[in-house]
Amino acid sequence: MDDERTRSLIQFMAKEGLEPTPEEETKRKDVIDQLKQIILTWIRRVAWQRRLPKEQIPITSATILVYGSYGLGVYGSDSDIDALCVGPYFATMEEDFFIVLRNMLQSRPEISDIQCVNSAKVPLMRFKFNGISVDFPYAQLSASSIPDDVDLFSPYLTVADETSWRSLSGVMVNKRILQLVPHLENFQSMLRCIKFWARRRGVYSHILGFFGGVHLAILAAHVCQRYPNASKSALVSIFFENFSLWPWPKPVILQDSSMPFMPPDDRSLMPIMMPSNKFGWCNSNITSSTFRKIKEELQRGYLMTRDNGRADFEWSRLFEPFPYTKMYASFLRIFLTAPGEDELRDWLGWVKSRFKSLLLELEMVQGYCDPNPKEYVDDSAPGPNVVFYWGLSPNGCNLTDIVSVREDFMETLNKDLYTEGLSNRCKLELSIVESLQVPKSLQLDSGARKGSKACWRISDYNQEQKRRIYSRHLSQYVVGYAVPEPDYESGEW
Ligand SMILES: Nc1ncnc2c1ncn2[C@@H]1O[C@H](COP(=O)(O)OP(=O)(O)OP(=O)(O)O)[C@@H](O)[C@H]1O
Ligand SMILES: [Mg+2]
Ligand SMILES: [Mg+2]
Repeated sequence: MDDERTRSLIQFMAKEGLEPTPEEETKRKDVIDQLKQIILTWIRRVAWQRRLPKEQIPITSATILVYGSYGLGVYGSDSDIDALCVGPYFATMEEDFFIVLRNMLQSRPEISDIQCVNSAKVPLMRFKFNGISVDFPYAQLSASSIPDDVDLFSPYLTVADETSWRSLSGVMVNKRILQLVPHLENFQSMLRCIKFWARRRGVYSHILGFFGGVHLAILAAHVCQRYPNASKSALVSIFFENFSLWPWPKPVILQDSSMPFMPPDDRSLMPIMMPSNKFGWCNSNITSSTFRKIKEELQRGYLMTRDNGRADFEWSRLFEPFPYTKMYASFLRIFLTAPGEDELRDWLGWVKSRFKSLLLELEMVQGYCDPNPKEYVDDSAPGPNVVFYWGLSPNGCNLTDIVSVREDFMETLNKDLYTEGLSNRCKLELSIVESLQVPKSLQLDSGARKGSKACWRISDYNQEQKRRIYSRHLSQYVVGYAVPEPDYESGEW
């Protein structure tokens, strides 16, 4: 029976295209290879500018280390590439990475939509390389040259600063997970399934208080560690059993001898600890509503998979899209619009980074809210737009509540001086719609645009605010241009 279920699971995964095709793999590998070339040119340019001895310039190097779902080998067609740029002691983040390298990347035809998230806990650049999203943080080591096989676990590794440590943590956590799981292929296959399930059921979005990739990777690794001999299908069933019966807020901690004792995380409803020493707890935006939805979905998964002998079992039922319009009579419609696509992307990034406060407010007003992470486009509305539909509890808010919820949320959005300009040009409307009023063109399980992540984007319309940045080391040398940054904290980590 177990073999049969595993066979049908593998068939199902193939049918849904959960494994990348060889072309997709090659495309991503090319991105990494080309990025490596770019950063080699960059680091030599910086070495020259820093007046390093002539003979040292050709032998200095920087490298790229992949992590996230790409590093774990579980990426799907809509996953980004998470690539950490690791540079030597003389290449700084503020000047050489965010200005010199950004300008170099900007001049490449393959690269578009460059965004800088400078003030997040893990500062990063984000861009599209041949259409694939790349998250690109930076870590500075004390070495003069960084080989491709740099050993991040070496006791001799010295890191320039705390931010570099945080940036390295993603790679180290990934590497540790890969070391800790007993059967890599089974882990990867199970994690792909769980991520697909979470996306389909509307519980995959770190920013909206659901799971992010790292949370699911650790939960999957936890199951794999305890059941090293379980089949692929059994691992999926055990995942649901284990975590629907889990006595939250008991923390999920991998068996890892290098892990120090950590005081319990009493801030999160679902504490999940990262492996490897010193990285602590996974960040989470979970709220009481999203906690409830996650638990309900885990319970559903458990009920559907627990009976191994059920003849009428079909994997497709487990992965059915969450039927929002059947589940909720009314929705909060969040309508965002901007004069152009570029501004819409910035506006969307900014609003999304503040979504948690909207969610908390709605919970206060009406108890429960299910923030569907999908983004829709209303073709009948004029201008570029993005629409969200969040499920509301039956005794939902009335119109007056919505007016005050909007006012409070706009105040949150306007807290930053720089974005005030943005919110003058862009619009946000909140309204309550009945499920029957949801237009046909916006049927809730189709027509969604691919989710984009919250970020701040430096785009062409603020070119006029650019200022020259001179090198700290050669005062006459312009290293590039920068634009003013909002007081932005990425909602991601
Ligand atoms: N909340 C978080 N807490 C700690 N680390 C995080 C968090 N979110 C992201 N990271 C780090 O960034 C990496 C990449 O995150 P990302 O959001 O791209 O997810 P992912 O696992 O790559 O899944 P996806 O396929 O959706 O891209 C994670 O593997 C983790 O190292
Ligand atoms: Mg990723
Ligand atoms: Mg990412």
